[in-house]
Amino acid sequence: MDFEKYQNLPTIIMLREVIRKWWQADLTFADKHGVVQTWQSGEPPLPPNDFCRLSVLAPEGERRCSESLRSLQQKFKGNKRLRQALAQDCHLNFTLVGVPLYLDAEYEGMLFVQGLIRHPLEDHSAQVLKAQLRELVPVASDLDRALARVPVLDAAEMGKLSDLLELAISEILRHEEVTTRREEPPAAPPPPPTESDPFDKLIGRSGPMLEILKLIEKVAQSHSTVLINGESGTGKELVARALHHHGLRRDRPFVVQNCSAFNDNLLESALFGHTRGAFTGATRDKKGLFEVADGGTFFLDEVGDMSPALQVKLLRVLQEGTFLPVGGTHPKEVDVRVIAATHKDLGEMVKRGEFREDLYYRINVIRLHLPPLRERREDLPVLIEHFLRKHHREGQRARGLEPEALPLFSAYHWPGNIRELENEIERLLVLGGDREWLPAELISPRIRDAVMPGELSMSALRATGKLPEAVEALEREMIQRGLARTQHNKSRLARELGISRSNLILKIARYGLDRGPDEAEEKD
Ligand SMILES: Nc1ncnc2c1ncn2[C@@H]1O[C@H](COP(=O)(O)OP(=O)(O)OP(=O)(O)O)[C@@H](O)[C@H]1O
Repeated sequence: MDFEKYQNLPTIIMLREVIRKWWQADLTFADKHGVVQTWQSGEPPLPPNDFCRLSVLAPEGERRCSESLRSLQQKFKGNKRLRQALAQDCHLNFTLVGVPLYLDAEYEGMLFVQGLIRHPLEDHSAQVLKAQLRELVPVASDLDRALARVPVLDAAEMGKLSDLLELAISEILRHEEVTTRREEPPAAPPPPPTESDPFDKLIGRSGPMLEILKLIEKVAQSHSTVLINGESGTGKELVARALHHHGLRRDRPFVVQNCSAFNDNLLESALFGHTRGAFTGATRDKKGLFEVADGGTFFLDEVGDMSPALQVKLLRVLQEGTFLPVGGTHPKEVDVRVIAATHKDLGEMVKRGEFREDLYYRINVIRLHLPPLRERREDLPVLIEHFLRKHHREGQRARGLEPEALPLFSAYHWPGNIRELENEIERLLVLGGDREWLPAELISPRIRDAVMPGELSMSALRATGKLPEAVEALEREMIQRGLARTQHNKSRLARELGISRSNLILKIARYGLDRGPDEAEEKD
């Protein structure tokens, strides 16, 4: 079975990206023997979340993780008719979802995503989970933070994920069918995803954003270290990916590690690896992420949270390209481009003695500042359009926001920046059902309350413009909200609004607020 050929199928590349973006999880393949296959990086995929990463640091954790995978495979092997996605819990009670791959009725392995939870954990379950992890990795700390990052998928999202996995399998089968029919060697693999892929696109037309795009083009080709500064959700990781995909290392790994996710010991071991016997439970040598990233790019997020001891080690990698694994005596060599990011002011930290000055100057070779969304509101319309397209589902009619919605978005201060905007648009698309234009009333109460305290009427947004249009907009708004409030009880709403029922029905039709032919008639 030629896994390499499948991993380069455009749909598989796209699905990997979608799963990573939506749920911060990795689409992975295990062959029929349960061996997890490598992606283009030449390395096994990284465990999906910080919690799993911590767990596999311990040999026992790694063994149990493989055991959980094998157990799902046994279910597929035991029932050849089972072709759809199946979920099961792993040793840490995370959910693992897999779909089997059969070629010519032969079981070839499974595509899977692991490290998910189905409901936000209650206190007790969280305590149990943390205790389980501490049993495996006694030095583990900061577990609350790691736990907060574990992706939670409700039933609807689990369904969506299963659909995507099944789609990936059908894509592989379709590819097999076409290549066998043609009886010719498979086409050359397409290039790896670039920043021009729909799910990896940097959008923006504002002055600051155009400057950043220009700078990315310029610096992508160099090997210099880059420091990206900006609030959470402003696109630091996306910019780092764009630098990597545009640069000379695009065919090599892109590795990400958040420095605030682990305590010092674990971060050191994750970054630099450890040797056998370095600490209790280290029964064999383990590669660190710097080695995994060799030849490629390493995105070190929240670099301002690194301890002084690790800052020294990082400086050595940057200056000499060498490091010592935990417990090691022989330095290892790597060639890695480091892109560091932080929301902190490292210059101020240097002044306070919290960040090494020499390291600061070493990583601050090229600096990119990503301004918060509230300082580049001109980008809102294009970003909204981009996210509407990105999260649009097949068969959905949504074409855009109703005109009243944009002023609310423009007035909001966006503390969560582009991530918050993206989540909001995705939410609107889900709530909008089969509406063509998404109304302002569906916008999250959080945003509406911040912008229109106490539910000010829409007229507040229309201080200028033609009076008849403003009156119409208000009338439409009142009827729309009234219909939602009374669950489409037109007699009651007509009474509340002080107009006749027939007049209300005419206005509903005029504004296109009908629920359609199957609309249930209301009781009074
Ligand atoms: N200019 C942009 N165009 C399109 N999407 C964007 C842009 N900037 C950010 N995004 C999207 O917003 C989300 C957050 O971006 P990203 O993770 O890169 O931010 P970040 O600054 O690294 O956040 P954090 O510091 O919290 O890790 C992602 O889904 C990303 O794709």
